[in-house]
Formats: sequence, C-alpha cells, structure tokens
Amino acid sequence: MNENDYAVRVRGLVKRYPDKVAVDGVDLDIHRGEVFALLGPNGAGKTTATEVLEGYRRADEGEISVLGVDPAHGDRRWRSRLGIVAQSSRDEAELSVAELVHHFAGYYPNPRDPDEVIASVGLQDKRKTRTRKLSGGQRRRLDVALGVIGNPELLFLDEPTTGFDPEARRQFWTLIENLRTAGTTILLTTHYLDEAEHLADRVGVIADGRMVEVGTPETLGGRGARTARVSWLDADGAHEVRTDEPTAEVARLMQRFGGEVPELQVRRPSLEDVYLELIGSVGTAAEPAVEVGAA
Ligand SMILES: Nc1ncnc2c1ncn2[C@@H]1O[C@H](COP(=O)(O)OP(=O)(O)OP(=O)(O)O)[C@@H](O)[C@H]1O
Repeated sequence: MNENDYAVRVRGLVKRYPDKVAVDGVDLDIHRGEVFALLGPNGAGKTTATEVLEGYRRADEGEISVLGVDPAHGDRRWRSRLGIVAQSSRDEAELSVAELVHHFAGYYPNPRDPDEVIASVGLQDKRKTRTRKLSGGQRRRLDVALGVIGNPELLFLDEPTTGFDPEARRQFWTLIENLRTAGTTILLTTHYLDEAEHLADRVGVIADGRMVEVGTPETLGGRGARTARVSWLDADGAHEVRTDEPTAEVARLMQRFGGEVPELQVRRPSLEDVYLELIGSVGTAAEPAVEVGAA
C-alpha cells in the first residue's frame, strides 16, 4: 500500500487535558473506502481522538495524516472534503429542515442533492418542519443529513444513531452502506456492538486512551477461533457443551435423537463478549469451560 491508499494515518497520537491524558499513544490506519468503527467505554478517548483528526483539537504529540494533510494545517478546501456528525448538534431552530439542508449545501463545492439527502435520512415528511420541532431522533437524522450533504470523501460519525428507533437505525445503516458503496471512507464511533458488526470492515477498541486491539468484527480478540457452545434440550432438561468441533457434536446429537435435535443452538462468543473481555469487564465468554448437564 502507498500513502494514497490511506484516508487516515496516525502514529503515536497523544492528547492531554490539564488533569487527564485522554489519548495516550494511539496508532491508527484507515484505508480509503473502509468503514472503521471505534469502540470503547465512556471517557476512553474516542471523541478526543476524532476531534484531533477533524482538526478541532491539536495533538500534543504524534504524526497525523488525514486525506494526506496534517489536520493542524488543514485549510478550507481540505475541510470541505470531510463530513462531520458530532455528538452535539447545531442549533438553527427557526429554519425548516429543507432550508437548513439547502443552506449547508451552499458551503460545499460539490454538494449532494439536498432533496435526495433529506429522503435518504427519512425526513421527507418533515421538509417544512422547523428544526426546533423535531424529536431527538429526527434531529439526529438531520445531523447525519448535514454531515453527508457536502459529498465527503471521509465521514466522521460520532455516535450517530443515539436516539434512533429501530426502524430509523436500519434506514441509517442502509444509508451508510450506500455511502460505502459510493466509495466514502467512514470513521464511526458507537456504543452499539450490533451496529459495528453490521457496518464496519474493521473495528478498533480503545480503552483509557490506548488502542487495545484492531481487527475485523469476525476475528477481533480471536473470536473466529474461539470454542463454540452447543446447546439442546432433552427429557432431562437443558444441556450445553463447549467444543472446538461443533459440527461433530451436532452430528453426534442428530444420531442420538434420530433426526431433529430439540432447541439446538450453536454459538460462538458475540462481538459484545469479546469487547467486554478486551476492555477488562467481567462475566464474559472467557469463563472456564463448564458442561451444564451430561450428554
Ligand atoms: N474539554 C475537555 N477538558 C478536559 N477533559 C476532557 C475534555 N474532553 C474530554 N475530557 C476527558 O478526556 C477523557 C476522554 O474523553 P472523550 O470525550 O474523548 O471520551 P469518549 O471515548 O468519546 O467518551 P464517550 O463514549 O462518553 O463519548 C475523559 O476522561 C474526559 O473526561
């Protein structure tokens, strides 16, 4: 890969606040066209790191390149290539949705069609509604619309679906998939593990200012290679075994039951199990193997 294959390259990023090292030596590569999800508990340093990449905060240490530019020296043209959906929204309460989106389109050299963008976030019925009358979830959708209106090469989404109902979240996922198909690079921070799993090519787990691990949602924390749990029901009740050969276990059960195995399930650790383990929480898939009931 050469430098142009990366939307973001970070080496040794440190950001200190007066009483806190918020980001403590983070390395990060995001490839062009990739959806990268940053996961981590409250206060881990995700927003601070993102704000440095966006050029809103200066790093204390580190080498940072965003679309080939050091954000500390990013000019207006560079900024117009970014889309930003921050955690707190802007306040232009007296404008309607359509007015605001059209207004923002005017800031960019190559904007997307405002009406298409409004429809893509599911706000077409609210085009004429003043923004102060939107619900929290609708306001958040408007934030997303304003983040993508400039047709960004790199889109930052900081907890974009907080407050969305399940249908709106699905609709948002489709929007992100379409942007990805169109070649947009996306850095997403989220607390929803299912969202990261659904959308991200790779995830990075950050805790206490440090990058703990980077991997695909399928393989993070050795997830793909982990022991599976096979569970079923028989006359004695529920049973579960942990095994590295779940297929053989299922074949054995099928033979024993002469066909259909009641309540059969095969599970591997979820992304949430692995995530909680990585950030040092308790009660995860790493518990010692236990056989619940004999087969
Ligand atoms: N402006 C600030 N001044 C001082 N300390 C700050 C400031 N902003 C953040 N911090 C501290 O830096 C640390 C990292 O905060 P940050 O907002 O980057 O975390 P986060 O991972 O985005 O958290 P969340 O998931 O809650 O959004 C926290 O301890 C926070 O209290």
